[in-house]
Amino acid sequence: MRIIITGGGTGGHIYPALAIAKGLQNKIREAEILYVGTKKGLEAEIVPKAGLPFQTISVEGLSRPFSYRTLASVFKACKGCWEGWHILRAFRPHVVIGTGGYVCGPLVFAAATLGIPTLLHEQNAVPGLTNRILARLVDGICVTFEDSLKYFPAKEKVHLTGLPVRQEIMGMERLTGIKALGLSANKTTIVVTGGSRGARSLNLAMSRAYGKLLQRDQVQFYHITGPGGYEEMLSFLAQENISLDGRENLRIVPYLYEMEYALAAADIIVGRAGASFLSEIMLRGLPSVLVPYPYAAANHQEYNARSLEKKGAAKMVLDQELEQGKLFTALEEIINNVSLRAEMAEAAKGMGKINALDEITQLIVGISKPEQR
Ligand SMILES: CC(=O)N[C@H]1[C@@H](OP(=O)(O)OP(=O)(O)OC[C@H]2O[C@@H](n3ccc(=O)[nH]c3=O)[C@H](O)[C@@H]2O)O[C@H](CO)[C@@H](O)[C@@H]1O
Repeated sequence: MRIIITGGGTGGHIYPALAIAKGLQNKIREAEILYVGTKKGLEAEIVPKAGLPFQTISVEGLSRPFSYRTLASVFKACKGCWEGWHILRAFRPHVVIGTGGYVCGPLVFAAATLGIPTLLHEQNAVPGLTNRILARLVDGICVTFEDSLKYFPAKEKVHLTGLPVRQEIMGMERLTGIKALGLSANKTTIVVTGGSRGARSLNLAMSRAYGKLLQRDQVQFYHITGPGGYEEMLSFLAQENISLDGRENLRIVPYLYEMEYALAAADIIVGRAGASFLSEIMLRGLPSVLVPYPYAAANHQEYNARSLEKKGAAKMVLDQELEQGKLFTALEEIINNVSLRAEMAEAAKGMGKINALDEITQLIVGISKPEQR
């Protein structure tokens, strides 16, 4: 069975796609998978590393308000459809799966017009524009949050599956992660991450909090700055007179490809509220302080974070509250109060949807055209 998977731009669209790819490879022995993305998206780095064949089409977001750049992006989308059509003709997939991001638009559109079965996965509580438009054409839509059901009127093709998480994240032992990252097994480990692109305001707020936090003997931090924020983080720390030389309780890295190590090692998370990441910390049962990205489309990260906060799985601090030191206060409370931490961990675990991948792969097999397999 030949399958095209497309989705990209940021890790939040790519990692669910990779989880689905792995799930299909495990379920269907003769599965032949091609990943289609863009040259500029993070997928161009991540997907080849994951060992999947990768091809690209040209596409970018529609620039708004309307200007000559909007016309240029419409032209690019048409070119993307044309390139997508060529890939579809050459690969002849039995099914095309889109996990969001601009790249999905032309490819899923071209597949649907050629009569190839198509399925979308929506990660966020408030769906993105591309998926809302494509929803009319596709054969199935899988959603992560119950809240997003209302945005898709064709109820018969919408399925509340949850978000598929990479297998390696689910099963790893804490000690394996601790050893791989060179951390101490006896300390409370706090992993800080601003999502696949990093978060400047979170880096800045943490650099200001580290002065006090690092005085504690029993905690250690593994801080992922995001690829573009690493150098700046070093200068933030220098401004606070925090040196990394010989320091074992604070590790700063730009990006971690093997996120499973950090999630296994972590006792507490400080992060943004991207849907993929939240699904990962729920499945691992990790208490967290979440700082939603305030400019995400339709403010969806705040809705994502609130859903965990409501259940007692996370504490939420708004980006505009960072200046007031609220992040430090929330984190201190979780570090100090071990029973609160355990309750939060339990609540997070209760929210994880462990069968998401299974349900999605079953749906994919169901909609693919059996006579063509
Ligand atoms: C700014 C913005 O609009 N972000 C969106 C984007 O977030 P983003 O791409 O940041 O996605 P998430 O925060 O949901 O997930 C990040 C993913 O990258 C992985 N990771 C991260 C850092 C690292 O060093 N290594 C690594 O592997 C995480 O394990 C996770 O799988 O897509 C998500 C899913 O559609 C949305 O919910 C987010 O709102």
